[in-house]
Amino acid sequence: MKAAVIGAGSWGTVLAQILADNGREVALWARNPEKAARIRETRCNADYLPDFRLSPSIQVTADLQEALEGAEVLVFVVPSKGMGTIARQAARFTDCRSQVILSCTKGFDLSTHKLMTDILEETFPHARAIAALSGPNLAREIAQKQPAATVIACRNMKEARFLQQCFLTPYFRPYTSPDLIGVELCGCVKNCIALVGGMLSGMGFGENAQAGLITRGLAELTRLGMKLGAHRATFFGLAGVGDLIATCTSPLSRNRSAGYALARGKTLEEITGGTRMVIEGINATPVVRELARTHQVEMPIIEQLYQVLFQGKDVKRAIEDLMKRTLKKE
Ligand SMILES: NC(=O)C1=CN([C@@H]2O[C@H](COP(=O)(O)OP(=O)(O)OC[C@H]3O[C@@H](n4cnc5c(N)ncnc54)[C@H](O)[C@@H]3O)[C@@H](O)[C@H]2O)C=CC1
Ligand SMILES: O=C(CO)COP(=O)(O)O
Repeated sequence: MKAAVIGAGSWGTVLAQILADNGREVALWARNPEKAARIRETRCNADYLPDFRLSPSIQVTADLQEALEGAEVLVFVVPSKGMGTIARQAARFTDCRSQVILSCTKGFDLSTHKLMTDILEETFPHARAIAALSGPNLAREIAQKQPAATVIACRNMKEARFLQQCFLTPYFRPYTSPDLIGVELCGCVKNCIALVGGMLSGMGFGENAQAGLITRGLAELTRLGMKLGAHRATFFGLAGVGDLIATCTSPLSRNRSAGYALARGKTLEEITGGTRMVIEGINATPVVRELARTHQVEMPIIEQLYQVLFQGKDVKRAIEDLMKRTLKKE
């Protein structure tokens, strides 16, 4: 079985290696031909993972048609803002009738605010199955083959189990779930909460503040998810609380680091301009806020985050405002 990994950032590169370690034939597609050639020759994606070597068996190409040729599993892992465009490009070469499509991206479509699997479902209406992978999966740790677990969600559980087998390695343990919406929503919203985690840390606050944020962030995420038809249990699993803990507390998280820098006085433009890496929580925040308003879900942390990111509110004041809210029972 061949898998095509579409997107050669940190996570795509590591996912390609996981599939290769599982014994699959793998093609890794990079948008930029020079970058693809460099990775192919050096077996190293120096921009993102300088200390990590890719197996010689992984085919690295900037030719999408070549990457997709003969692939049974298509793994989309481009930043959310590029998903629609790249998926439509891929659809020129295959209708995916006999293929399973997996999104490993954590974010919403910028223009429609839809989830990634909704975009993929629209682009590939005849696909064998559409699935999402999400969990506490910091790419750099997994690149070192440190143990990690994840969730693969698909409405068709037979296909979820098929993907579970494809990604299983001694260091990477996938669980299955039928809750596609819940698993994807967790991946989107935890990035926003992690921005706040970074802000708390940047303000010099300790573990009590962090634990309070993770717990109340989980409450907000769960409330929204329940309104959108997700399963409650998903939020208390790897994709929910698991990824909240990893992303809010790890200095490897780009979202957390961005929040930290904001609290230390950097502007959003300085932060995004200073990295080639994607910080998904920034674009996700207005979408989550809008979803909360549409579905009348109280999400005070998201509201304060929005005001800091897009209305120039001071981080210190935002935290004070959260602490002063009307008292209530847990
Ligand atoms: N890095 C990680 O630890 C994890 C990342 N993810 C998710 O995976 C997705 C991809 O993230 P990373 O691999 O970390 O990205 P990255 O920040 O390491 O690299 C981004 C890659 O996407 C390419 N790119 C940028 N804009 C693009 C566009 N419009 N169309 C196509 N390609 C574009 C860049 O050239 C680069 O190769 C994100 O949604 C992220 O949240 C999920 C789990 C773990
Ligand atoms: O999703 C991730 C870990 O599960 C990666 O988080 P960042 O995008 O914040 O680095």
